[in-house]
Amino acid sequence: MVEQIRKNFSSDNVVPACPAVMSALMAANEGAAPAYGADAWTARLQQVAADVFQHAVQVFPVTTGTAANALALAAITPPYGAVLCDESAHIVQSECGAPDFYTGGARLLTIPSEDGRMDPAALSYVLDRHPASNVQDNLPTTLSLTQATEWGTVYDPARIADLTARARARGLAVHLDGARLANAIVHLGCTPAEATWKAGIDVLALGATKNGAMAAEAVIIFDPARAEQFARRRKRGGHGWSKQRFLSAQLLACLEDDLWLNNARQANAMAHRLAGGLFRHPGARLVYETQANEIFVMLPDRAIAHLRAAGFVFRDWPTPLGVEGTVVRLVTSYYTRVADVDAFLATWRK
Ligand SMILES: Cc1ncc(COP(=O)(O)O)c(C=O)c1O
Ligand SMILES: C[C@@H](O)[C@H](N)C(=O)O
Repeated sequence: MVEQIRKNFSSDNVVPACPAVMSALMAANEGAAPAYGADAWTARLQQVAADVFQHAVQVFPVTTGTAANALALAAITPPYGAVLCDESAHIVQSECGAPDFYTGGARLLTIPSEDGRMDPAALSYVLDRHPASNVQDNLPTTLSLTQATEWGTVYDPARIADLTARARARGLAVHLDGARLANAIVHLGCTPAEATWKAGIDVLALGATKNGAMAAEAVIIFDPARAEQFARRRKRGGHGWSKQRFLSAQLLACLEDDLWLNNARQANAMAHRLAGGLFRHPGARLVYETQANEIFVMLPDRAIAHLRAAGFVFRDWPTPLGVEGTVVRLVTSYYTRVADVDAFLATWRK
């Protein structure tokens, strides 16, 4: 079984929870604790998150990234609203309409991009064509960005600040899908504050599951006005855990002592090693620069078949417009070792 997981590059969703998280869960499993978020771990999580992000925050643990995104969007988007997002956004492509459902029918208005990173000029172009005065149209109320993006690219904070400034100038609130935010922060070498509220983010869906947690994500709200009734919204959506201490214990393990950033550092380093090895092979063509822990690469069909016959697991990926050939996605994680990357590359070279 261990041998198989070491060959699985399909997603950071497939790896085990890291030992520190499992230890934190066992430590939290002692005795009784108040339910529904009134426990000591959830209380401490508020302060730890405020320290990490250097800002007063309200933290609402949930167990899936889809729930975090959909509930966060519902908190800032009315049913008649529109969420402007990249055409590749997870909230559009992989959440089965949860954002539409939880917002009560708001429209996800997609904007094309070359690499998953929204162009500020494109945002302004779309905003100009959906004026607030047109009551026959959904009202643009929300900008949603993903950092790191679904194509494994990373916005620099200046680009995010430009996007959020244009959005806020039109009265939009800003959501960040941070399923792989730690990977972006490590790549940028910036602080969590610079990657979020200082760049104009109002509500963050912070991912931990892909980065070492068993099942824990957090909606982190920087603007208290947008936190009103969120606990009720979460409960109504069926995501209010009775034994919330077990979610908060995972998030505390990740945020305390920079485990989340150290895990992301390992994931990114392994992705860079793998991308570097692939770059040196004439048959491989990297579709995007590898900036986080996901690699999108075009490989010859023969090589793909050879790797899979050797037991390596990875996903074919929808080929970007204008790109000919077969694109695959390779994902590394905190669990990926140098030996795993080198085994992939050695097999590839045969
Ligand atoms: C960019 C992004 N956002 C959100 C999620 C959360 O999805 P899930 O509901 O599967 O936890 C994922 C899942 O891997 C993702 O890749
Ligand atoms: C849905 C799938 O894309 C998942 N979010 C992943 O990154 O593996």
